[in-house]
Amino acid sequence: YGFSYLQESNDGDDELGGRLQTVTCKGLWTKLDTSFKSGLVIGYVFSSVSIFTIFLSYCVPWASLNKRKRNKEMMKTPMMASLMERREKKRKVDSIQISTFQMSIPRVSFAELKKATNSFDRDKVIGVGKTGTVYKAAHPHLRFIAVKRLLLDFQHLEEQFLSELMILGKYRHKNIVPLLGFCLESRERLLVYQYMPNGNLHDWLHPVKGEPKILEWHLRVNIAVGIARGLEWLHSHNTLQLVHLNLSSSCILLDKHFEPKISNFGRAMHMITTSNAGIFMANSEMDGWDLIKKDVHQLGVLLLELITGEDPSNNSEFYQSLERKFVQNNCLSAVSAALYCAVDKSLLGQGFDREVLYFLKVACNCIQPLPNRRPTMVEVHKMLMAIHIPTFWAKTINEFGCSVNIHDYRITLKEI
Ligand SMILES: Nc1ncnc2c1ncn2[C@@H]1O[C@H](COP(=O)(O)OP(=O)(O)OP(=O)(O)O)[C@@H](O)[C@H]1O
Repeated sequence: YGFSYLQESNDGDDELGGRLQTVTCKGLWTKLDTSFKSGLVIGYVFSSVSIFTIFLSYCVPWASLNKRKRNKEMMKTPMMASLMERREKKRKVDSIQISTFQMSIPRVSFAELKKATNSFDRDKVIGVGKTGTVYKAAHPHLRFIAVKRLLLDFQHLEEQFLSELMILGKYRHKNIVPLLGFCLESRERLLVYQYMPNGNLHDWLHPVKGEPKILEWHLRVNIAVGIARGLEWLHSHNTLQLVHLNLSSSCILLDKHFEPKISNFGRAMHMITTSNAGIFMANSEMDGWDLIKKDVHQLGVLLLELITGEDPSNNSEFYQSLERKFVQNNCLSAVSAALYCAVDKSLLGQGFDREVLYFLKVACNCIQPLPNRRPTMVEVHKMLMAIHIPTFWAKTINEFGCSVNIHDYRITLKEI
C-alpha cells in the first residue's frame, strides 16, 4: 500500500512529490521497522522460551538419571559402602535413643558408671571377654551390678551392643540375665547387668588347680534344666521368637542359688513363623529350622561338658570324635554307651547312675549330625525334667534323713 501511494504521488509535482516521497517514505519505513522489530522480538522470545522448555523437559530427567546411576556406582566402592553402613548404624543408634523411652531399661550416665567402678579400676575386673571387660560395682539404687564396657575400636561391636540392648530390653525370664541399664555416650558403649555371685559355669566345670569348686549332680541337672527352659521360652515366644546361636558354658551365669542365666545375646537372631512358609530369620534368607537345631546342638555340647567335664574350647579332639562315633555306632544307645567311659567319675556311684546315663542320652540326641534328627527344645526340656524330678526328690529325701527308697519316687524315664 505504501509503495502504490508513493507511485501515485510521483505523477504530480515532481519536486514536491520528491520531498513528500522522502518524508512519507522515511515515516513509513520507521513504522514498518518498529512493527517488524517488535514482531521479530516477540517471535524470538517465544521461540527461545519454547526451545528452552523442550531442552529442559528432555535433558533434566536424563541428567538426574545419570546422577542416580553415578551415585549407584559410587555406592559400590568400598569407601562409600562403609560410609553408608556407618550412617545406617548411626540412624539405628539414634532410633534406639528414641525408643529407649519405650523400653524399661534406664539409661545410665558414663560419669555414674565411672564412679561406681572407681574409674574402671583393675581390681574390679570380674571377666574379660572377646568384646569387652566386665567390672563388678556397687550402685546406690541397683545394688551390685556387673558393668560391661565394650571395646571401643571394633565397629562390629556396635551391632552386638544394639542386639543385646534390644533383646534384653524386651525379654524377661528367670533363666535370662537381667539387663539393668545401658550407657551410650559419644564412643562409649556400656551394658549394666545384675551381678551374678557365682560367676560363669565354665569356671565351675574347669576350676583352676587348687580351687575348691565342685558342682554336685543335682546342681548340674538343675542348671541343664534351667538352660533348656530358657531356650525353650526363647524358641517358642508368642511374638518374638529368637535363636541364641552362641551358647557355651562361659555365657551361662549362675546366681547365688546356682540358677542359670543365659547371657551374651550379641549374635542372637529373631525368627518369623508363618503358617505356610515355615520359619525363617527376620534379617536373612536362612532357614529358621536349621538355626533352631544349631541351638539344640550347642546345648547338647554343653550337656556333654556338664557330664564329662571335657572343655570344648580346649579338647577339640574329644568333640571331633563324636561325629565318628555316630558313624561307627548305628543307634543312639550305642553312642551313649561308647561315651559312658568319658563321664566324670565323681558323678558315678552316688545312686544316680541311671539318671547319668539318661542325661548322656539326651546330650547325644542333641548332637546328632543330621539336624532334623535332633529333638526340639521343648522335647529336650521335657526329657531333662524327667531326670530332674527324681534327682530333686532324692536330694530332698536325703536332706530330711527319711528312710524312703528313692527308686519308688522315680518316674519311669521314657526310652529316648
Ligand atoms: N552379670 C554378671 N555377673 C557376674 N559375672 C559376669 C556377669 N557378666 C559377665 N560376667 C563375667 O565376665 C565374663 C566375661 O563376660 P562377657 O560376656 O564379656 O564374655 P564372654 O561370655 O566370654 O563372651 P564374649 O567373649 O563373646 O564377649 C563372664 O564369663 C563372667 O565370668
